[in-house]
Amino acid sequence: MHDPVAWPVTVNDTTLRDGEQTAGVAFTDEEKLQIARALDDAGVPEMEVGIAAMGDAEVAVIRAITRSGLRARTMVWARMSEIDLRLAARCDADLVHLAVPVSDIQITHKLRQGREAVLAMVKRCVAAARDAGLTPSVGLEDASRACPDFLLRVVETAQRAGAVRVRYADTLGLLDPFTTRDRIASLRSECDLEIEIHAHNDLGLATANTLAALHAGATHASVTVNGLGERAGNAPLEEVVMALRHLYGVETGVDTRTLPALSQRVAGAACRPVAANKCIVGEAVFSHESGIHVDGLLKDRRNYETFDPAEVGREHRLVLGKHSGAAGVRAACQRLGLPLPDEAVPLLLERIRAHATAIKRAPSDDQLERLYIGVLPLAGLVN
Ligand SMILES: CC(=O)SCCNC(=O)CCNC(=O)[C@H](O)C(C)(C)COP(=O)(O)OP(=O)(O)OC[C@H]1O[C@@H](n2cnc3c(N)ncnc32)[C@H](O)[C@@H]1OP(=O)(O)O
Ligand SMILES: O=C(O)CCC(=O)C(=O)O
Repeated sequence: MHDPVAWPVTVNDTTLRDGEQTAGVAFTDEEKLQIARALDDAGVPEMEVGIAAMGDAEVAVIRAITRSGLRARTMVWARMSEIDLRLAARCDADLVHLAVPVSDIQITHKLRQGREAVLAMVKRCVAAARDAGLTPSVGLEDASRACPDFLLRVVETAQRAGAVRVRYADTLGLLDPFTTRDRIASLRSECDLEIEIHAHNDLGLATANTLAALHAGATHASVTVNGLGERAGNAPLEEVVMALRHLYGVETGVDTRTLPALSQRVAGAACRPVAANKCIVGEAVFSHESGIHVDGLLKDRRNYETFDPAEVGREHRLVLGKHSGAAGVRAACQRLGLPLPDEAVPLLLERIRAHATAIKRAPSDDQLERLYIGVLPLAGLVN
């Protein structure tokens, strides 16, 4: 185990906000409620449940979630504006998250404002949230492309105005873990607020960057089920939770046995099937075919086990195919009660390889039995 992350880590699941922003994804109200309940049942401690500025219908479903007696803390997303703040205030969420671009590119070319205007917005809106009795968190959109000195000024302004948290967003997924670690360590040394890392996966580094940020002192991590989210998505809940446990011995409170069901629920509601090889929750990630691996697993599971699949309510599956070896074939025949003399093993293996190459799947039990019956006469074992 490497250096432990020395402080409590809170995962903030944003499947219902950034996850739903995935192009083409739209949850019904009932699906949003069910996902919120399932996340809560799984022990997810915090969730970002929606965007109040989308209007009355969204405010209504956000309120239905925040008033449904969840154990999890809830967060509602808003732009850094009084109008959004008023709508967010109607949502009864535990945290109101006020987000503002902090990179010059976005300040100039999206907001069409200047840095001073951003600082003024933060001061005004965060203070207004406080005055309204809300608990404000501040989103630093595009933080990874921001001028570090200006970023700090925004953070200081947010802290002085009463924010409890800043969210460092790698909006375009441009960071690597080394830079993330440096950036968050520097922020950590300059402010006392909670720091949430919000990593996107455009270069496939969202989980790595999230872990690097937690190493460097971030207290919260934005995650989504299956990594759903804008473009290539966010850091997947299942990856961050399992990596924290297995790399650093850090528990997040999430019951990891619920992860596959959560994954299926979100994949179904999002109409985004999970790839078979998606780590932790993919259908095939505990299946083994290669002869050397199967032999090793049969001798002692620790030979080829990253973690016990039972942790996520699953088990190893041994399948036969083009890469099988004798141990795997013997085990499969034994499981089916088919006595397999040594001289028949190479013949059966040959048939299995040909079969798997032709149909590009493992043989079913029936198919294996037929292949088995076919080789016995060749091995001189039946007439
Ligand atoms: C990086 C992120 O994920 S940020 C979250 C993004 N999520 C979404 O956009 C999903 C939900 N969005 C929506 O429903 C709509 O875009 C709404 C309701 C928020 C706004 O809708 P509209 O008023 O029709 O504006 P539209 O979407 O065309 O443009 C966004 C406006 O917000 C402004 N804006 C964008 N981000 C921010 C911000 N963080 N703070 C303040 N203003 C902002 C833009 O400059 C633009 O303003 P302009 O029209 O004066 O130029
Ligand atoms: O809330 C924020 O500030 C982050 C918004 C976001 O989703 C992003 O920047 O990728």
